[in-house]
Formats: sequence, C-alpha cells, structure tokens
Amino acid sequence: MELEELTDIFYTSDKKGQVCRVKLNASGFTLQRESTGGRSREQVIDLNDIVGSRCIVVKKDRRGCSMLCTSAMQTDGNRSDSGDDTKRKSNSVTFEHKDASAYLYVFAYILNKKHLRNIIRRERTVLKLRFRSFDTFGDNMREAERWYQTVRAFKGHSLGHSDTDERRILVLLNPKSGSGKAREIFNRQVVPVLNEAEQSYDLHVTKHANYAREFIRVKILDNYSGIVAVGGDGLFFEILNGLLMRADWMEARNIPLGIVPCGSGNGLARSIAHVCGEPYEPKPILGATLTLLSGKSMPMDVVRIQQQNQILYSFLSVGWGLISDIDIESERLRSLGYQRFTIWTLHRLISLRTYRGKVSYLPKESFNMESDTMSLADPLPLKHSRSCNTCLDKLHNGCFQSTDCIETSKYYDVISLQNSINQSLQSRCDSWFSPASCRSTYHSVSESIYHSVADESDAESRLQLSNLSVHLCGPTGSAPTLDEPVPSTWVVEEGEFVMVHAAYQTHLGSDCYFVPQAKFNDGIIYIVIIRSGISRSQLLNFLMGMSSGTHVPITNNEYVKMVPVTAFRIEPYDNEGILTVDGERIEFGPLQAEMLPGVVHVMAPK
Ligand SMILES: Nc1ncnc2c1ncn2[C@@H]1O[C@H](COP(=O)(O)OP(=O)(O)OP(=O)(O)O)[C@@H](O)[C@H]1O
Repeated sequence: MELEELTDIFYTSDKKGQVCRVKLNASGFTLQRESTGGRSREQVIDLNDIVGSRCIVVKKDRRGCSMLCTSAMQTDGNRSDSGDDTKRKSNSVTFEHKDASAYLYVFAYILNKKHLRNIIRRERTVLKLRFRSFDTFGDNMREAERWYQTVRAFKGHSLGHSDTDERRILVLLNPKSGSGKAREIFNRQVVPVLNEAEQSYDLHVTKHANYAREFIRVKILDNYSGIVAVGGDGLFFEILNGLLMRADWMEARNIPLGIVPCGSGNGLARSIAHVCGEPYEPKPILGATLTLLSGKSMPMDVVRIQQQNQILYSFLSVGWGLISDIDIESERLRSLGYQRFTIWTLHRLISLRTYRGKVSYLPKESFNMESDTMSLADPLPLKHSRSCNTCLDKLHNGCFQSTDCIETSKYYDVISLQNSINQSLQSRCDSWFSPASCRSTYHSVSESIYHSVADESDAESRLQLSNLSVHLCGPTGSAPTLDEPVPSTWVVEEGEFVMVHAAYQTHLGSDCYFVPQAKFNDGIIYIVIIRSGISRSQLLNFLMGMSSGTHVPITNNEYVKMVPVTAFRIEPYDNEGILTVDGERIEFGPLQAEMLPGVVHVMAPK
C-alpha cells in the first residue's frame, strides 16, 4: 500500500519566527525554512537516521512544574505482557490542559562529519513539532498522532515489517564483562535509545560462565527478531555456540545476532563498524545500539573447532602462543580495561616463550591477497554433527518495564531541532524517556534477573528436558576428523613457534587491527605464524603494528607469515600452554579448525 506523504506549516520558536514547511515521506523529514529575503533553506532528516517518534502532552504537576507525557494511544516499547502497564498509562493523561497544543518529538541520530578534530560521529537530534491549528487539545493530539503513525508506517515499511509484527529482541547481559559496567551502560545508554525506537526486548542477566550458552541452546526463540549480547566477545561466543548446538540450529541460525560492546576486547563490534564504514569511537555503544535497530543483517563466517572432547563454533579467532598468553594471563589486570593488554604485552615480550609442535593447513585455492578478498564465499552445504552435552543450572526469564512520564520545567515552542552538541543534560531529560525510567527498571530486579510475564515457565521446562538429552547438533564441514591424518593437499610445518594465531574478522579487539583484508563472509581464515628465532625488536614491531594493521610483512619471511586458509590443525608437542578460541581459554591439546562460510547472520548498521 502506498503511504501518504504529510505536509504542514510550522513556525520556529526563535525571535525571527520563521515559517517552516515540513514534509514527511519515505525519505524522512524535509524542513524548508523561508527567510526574510525570500530565500529558503532546506534541511533533510533521513528516515534511516530516525529511530522513532513520540506524541507528547504537557501537564502541570502539583508543584506547578511542567510534565511531558507520551500519549496513551501509543504503545510502550517495553510494555509487560500483563497489560497493567497500558492501564497505568491511560490514567497518566487524564488532566486539564491549559494549552491545547500537542507535540511530536522525532528522534534521529545524524552522522556529523564536521565535528571538531575531524571525528565523524552520530549526534542525537530531536525534532519537536507543535500542533496547535485546532481549538481543542483532542483535535491537535489527533493530528500529532497522525504524524506519529505515519513516521511509524514509513519506518516499518523501510525495515520491511508491518505494524503488527512482533519485533522483540532477546538481550543477554554479562554483568562481569570488561570492567563490570555492562548493566549501567545498558540502562544509561542503550535503554533510552531502544525506548525512543519503541523496541521491545527481554533482558536476561547471566549468572555465571556458560549461562548464556545453555540459555540460548534451550530457549524458545520463535518470537525473537534478534539476539543481542551486552558484554564482550566471550558472551557472544557463548550465544553463538548455544545457537548452533540447538536441535533446530538450521532455522535458529537465521536469527540475526548483535553485540553491544561492554567487554575488554570488543573485536566483533569493532569489526562490524569497520567493515560497514560506521564510526566506532568515540561512541561505540551508541553505534552498536543503532545497529540493533537498523533491521539489517549480513552473513557471517563461522569456524568449527574440533578437539578430542568437544566441538566449538568460533567467529573471531583461534590462538596458540604469544597473543593468547597475553589475553588470558592479563585477566588478573581486568579492572584496567583495555590497558591490561598493553601492560602484559610488555611483560611477555621481556619473558618470551616458544612452543614446539606441528601446524598443518589447507591453503585457500589460487588465492591472491590483493584481489580475491572482495569475492564472497559460496556457502557450504551444511550437515549435522553430534557432540556431548553438559549439565545446566536453573534459569529464569525476564523483561523490563519503563516509566513514560517525565518531569520537565522547559519545553520548546513550535518547531525546534536540537542536537547533542548544544544539548544540556536538562534537555536530554526533556524527552519522554529519562534516567527515571532507568531507576524504575532497576527496582524490578530480583537477583539480577528481570522477570518475564510472557514465558516464565518456558526456559525452565525446556532446560529440564534438555538435561535428558545426551547429544547436541550443529553444522559440520568436509575436513577429516582430528584422529585422521591430514590430506596431502594440506601444508605441514613443524618446529618451534612463538605463536600461531588465526583470525577471520578485521579486529581482534577495538585497538587490534589484525586482518585488514578480512570480510564477514569471505570464507577465509587468515593464519599468522611466528617462528622461534625472531628478534625481540622484530616482535616489538609486529606487536606495535597490530593497532594500525601494519604488523604483517608485505611478503612472508622466514619468521613471520600470514596464509589464507580454509582449515588448519594445531598439534602441540608439550602438555602445557594456552589455547584460545575467540579470546576464551579452551582445553589445551590438538585442535582442528574448519571454515563454514556464512553460517549465521550478524546485525549490521544502516
Ligand atoms: N555472570 C557471570 N559471572 C562470571 N562470568 C561470566 C558471567 N557471565 C558470563 N561470564 C563469562 O565471562 C567471560 C568474559 O565475558 P565477556 O566476553 O562478556 O567480557 P570480556 O572478557 O571482558 O570481553 P572480551 O571477550 O571482549 O575481551 C566469558 O567467558 C563468560 O563466559
């Protein structure tokens, strides 16, 4: 159905009282201001940059302060399924209006390229439209509602869903990620934007390691349009493994996965932003939150890891030696955040270790480093695999509620555009969401779990059932099993290594640009091998170059090489050492990795 374009004339609230013609259509808002000289200035707010809108009504509280409330006719993004919330909201707008005006607030995050020091970033902009053409508040509010519904319809149309679609996302939050601020970051920085977009979600806070993996493995996912990790790459790794070990992994793998980077490494979030040309610093949380709302996703390669006793699925890296040692041994400095890696790198450089073993790999056929990286891989025909189960702890479900009535002493007349450069804390709280909603959210917490009205018994009963099952499923490829010899097409290298580190994303951490040429779905594992004998200064250059992607020599040399492969095997000769998958330590011993192109989907920025 063709959506109707809306136009109207507003007057700006500044002294000049300019006339502003406002148009809303599939491209977004066009604001055409007419200045005194008869010339007009046009500003466009792209629909892609708009996350949502709200009708606002103004009332006075007992102390005479102005209050901004959302209209009762709109739905709350985080409404509980009991319906109590809706009743409470209806009550909140039954009051006397001295002013018959109704307001529409439109929330947008616009790319600002002219910011100080040439930093490109998104700025929050609120377009405020005041409707007062009619004599009664009811009529003005109906008009504001019409604009609100039209914004929603255009947004829904651009995202490819109808108003009736359930778009709930499942959020898993690791309160121990990074320096332990994930919960605060989520409430202060993510929830306000999700609320602006009326994006509903169920939040589950992890209780221990492997909680997210088991939770996702058994959770009914039918009603979710996405699964989001609020934490580090380790949490995402758990979600990925839970998803691919489900009996219905073939269908479940199509649910887009997202990440809000609250960990210490954050390689995935950085890689997504990099590959999609979105700014990451200085606002990685905002960028990642907008990505959750974009409605866009892209296929992502997954690497299947075989060990003697387990199968794992990896999205980022496999490591043995120096980088893994730094990653894991620096855990004791976790409270320092990303700095922990720098400090431990220096320490390990001074006390350098080497490891004996065998590395075998299957080079990517006729691969040309410069020209071939752009071509996307053909997806493999996927097969099921079987592996062992583990036992589970009890889980609960949860969701949020939020308040929708915010105190304010100031609001803008008629039309105004406000961005976060000139926006005070006061004006941020001026909109319908506020820190108040965060507080009410915290009050609903019981032992770090947010209770869901919808499916309280669902995960628990499924978990009980899952305890009975002995086998898990997941995709397989065509490589030999670990106990079979490698085929003759594989290259075998034996000796003493400083490290073997394989990666399939551009960034291993927010400041570690490990494989500049990597793409999300190129079907390539880039394996970097550093042999014993390398000088400390060469190694220092390598480690220092990792932040700019200049660490690997243009041509492979005796000590350092990078090889594009589709499978590899590591067989350590010693019994001790550190092996990591996606930055998480795994059991030490022989390991085989195989590329499974485009097996899952990750949320991508617009
Ligand atoms: N509630 C919890 N308590 C303790 N550990 C947890 C909890 N939830 C998850 N974990 C574990 O914490 C580890 C680290 O988590 P996460 O990846 O989120 O943060 P990080 O390690 O700081 O970030 P990154 O992986 O990006 O470096 C993971 O191995 C995960 O299994």
